[in-house]
Amino acid sequence: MQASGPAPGQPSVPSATSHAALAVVAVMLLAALLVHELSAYSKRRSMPPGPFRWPLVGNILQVPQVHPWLMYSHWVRVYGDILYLDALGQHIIVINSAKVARELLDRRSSIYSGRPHLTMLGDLAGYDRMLLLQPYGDELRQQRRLISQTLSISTIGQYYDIQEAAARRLVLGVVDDPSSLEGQLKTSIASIIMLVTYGYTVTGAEDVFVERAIKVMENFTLAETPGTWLVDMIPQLKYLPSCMPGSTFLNTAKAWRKLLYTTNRMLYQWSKEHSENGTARVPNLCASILANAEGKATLQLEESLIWAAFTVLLGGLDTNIATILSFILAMLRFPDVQKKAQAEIDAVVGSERLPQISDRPSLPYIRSVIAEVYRWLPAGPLGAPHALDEDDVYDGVFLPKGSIVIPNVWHMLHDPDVYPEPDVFKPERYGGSDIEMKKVTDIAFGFGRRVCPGFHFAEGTIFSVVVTVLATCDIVPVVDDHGQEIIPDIRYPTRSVICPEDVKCTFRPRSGQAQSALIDSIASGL
Ligand code: HEM
Repeated sequence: MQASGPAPGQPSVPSATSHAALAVVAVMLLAALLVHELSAYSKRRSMPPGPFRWPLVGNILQVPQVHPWLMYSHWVRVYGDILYLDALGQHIIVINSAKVARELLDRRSSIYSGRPHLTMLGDLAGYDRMLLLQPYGDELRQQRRLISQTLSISTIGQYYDIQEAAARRLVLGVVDDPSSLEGQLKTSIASIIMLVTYGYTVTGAEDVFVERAIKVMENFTLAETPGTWLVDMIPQLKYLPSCMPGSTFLNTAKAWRKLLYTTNRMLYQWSKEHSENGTARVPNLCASILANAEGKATLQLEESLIWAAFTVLLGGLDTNIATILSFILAMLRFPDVQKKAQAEIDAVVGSERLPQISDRPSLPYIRSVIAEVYRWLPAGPLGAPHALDEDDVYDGVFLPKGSIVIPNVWHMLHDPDVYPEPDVFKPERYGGSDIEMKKVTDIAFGFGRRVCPGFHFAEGTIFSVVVTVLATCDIVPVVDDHGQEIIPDIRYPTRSVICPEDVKCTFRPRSGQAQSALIDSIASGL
């Protein structure tokens, strides 16, 4: 048999058959490329509308840096309820209506429950172990289970006395020293959460655990601020040797990580030891979980508990502080609402005793005031971003896997078609209906499988502060050197949790009896 192919020493001459084969392969490759491009093009075309995308950089220059929720709300008129932005190739989907948020984040929560990956905050500063930043998966479910065992609606009542006592101490403290409002509020909220989570009693404004926790919170805020860290745009920078010029962010992140890891372990260890020897307040979250494990807690369970407990602390601090300052701001700017709220408390609770959290069902106007605070200045105007884990199609538009999905809570709660005169603080808009109020909390506390697990706990804290201050004091503006009242403006920095700035006021006791009731209650340890 004769061997095929060229004779030795002769150049290879392609036959007609191999020419044809090459041509077929080339055509197939071209066709595949064309199909890929066409499909990518048609996907791009069918993505949600949004501002014009520039080649390479996309919308990076248009992504608003200051109060982005306002610009997203403005864009609703142009692009509608769902809008698309491309930030250097990162898909961003902004949801501007409760209806779309319900459909995607609630009903399709099996694919919309991830969190975006943040290099500075997560990989470098170490916050990625916290429940808040966990991707959707087993560890997230485990940590959420640990929290809900202790802070569910059926167990939360065991902490009411802590919340009421802290509210009374806070109000009396501000009566004594109005300039200390913000500092006292931080200490007060931290003391509630630390007792409930670790059984730890805060010793005062200079408490070492409170100082550390607040520092960890501040570092979190700095690390997560969009546009601050180049490494979030170019993640490879995290591999820079730390001696290189321009790598100071690596040392910053290292210091933040150390503070985070030492603080959460110190608190956990304190709780474990002192709950065992009877010197911590029980029940508390850590002690209850360890007691349930009956001495067989695995290292993995303890690790999850360390992070879950610490997320409760960080998740509750800023959000509660911001909400209470927003309430005070509203009372200063809308004094008629304050009077009406006080009249309801006087009629229902009277002046013979201090109000309690158990009075909540009988105080619909107070419940409406609180719902209106959540709506008027939502602590998280953009909620927390979700990440989309699979390609999806909604209402004919294509939503690509890996998108960051931002619920524009601000617009959902300020849409004039849903809430006429949205900037006016008007608890009457709910007509006393808890169903209407729930429409607000269903948005302000997040969506789907990532909904805030601290909702019932927060409700108790906020209610006890609001009802205690209104029952016992008038919230009045401070006056300037000419005796003119200073009504604070509505100002807050751009953050994921927005806290109004410069809320200065006085808590003026409504009667000597009210002030004495506060003093007596604190003296008797109630
Ligand atoms: C007024 C007070 C509060 C507000 C407005 C608030 C709001 C929110 C929002 C909007 C989210 C994001 C939900 C989402 O991803 O869709 C969230 C998550 C979270 N909140 Fe709250 N929260 C408050 C208080 C608390 C408290 C007191 C705790 C303590 C238990 C807490 C713990 C958490 C945790 C652990 C998460 C992360 C959930 C997850 O990623 O799966 N929050 N909160």
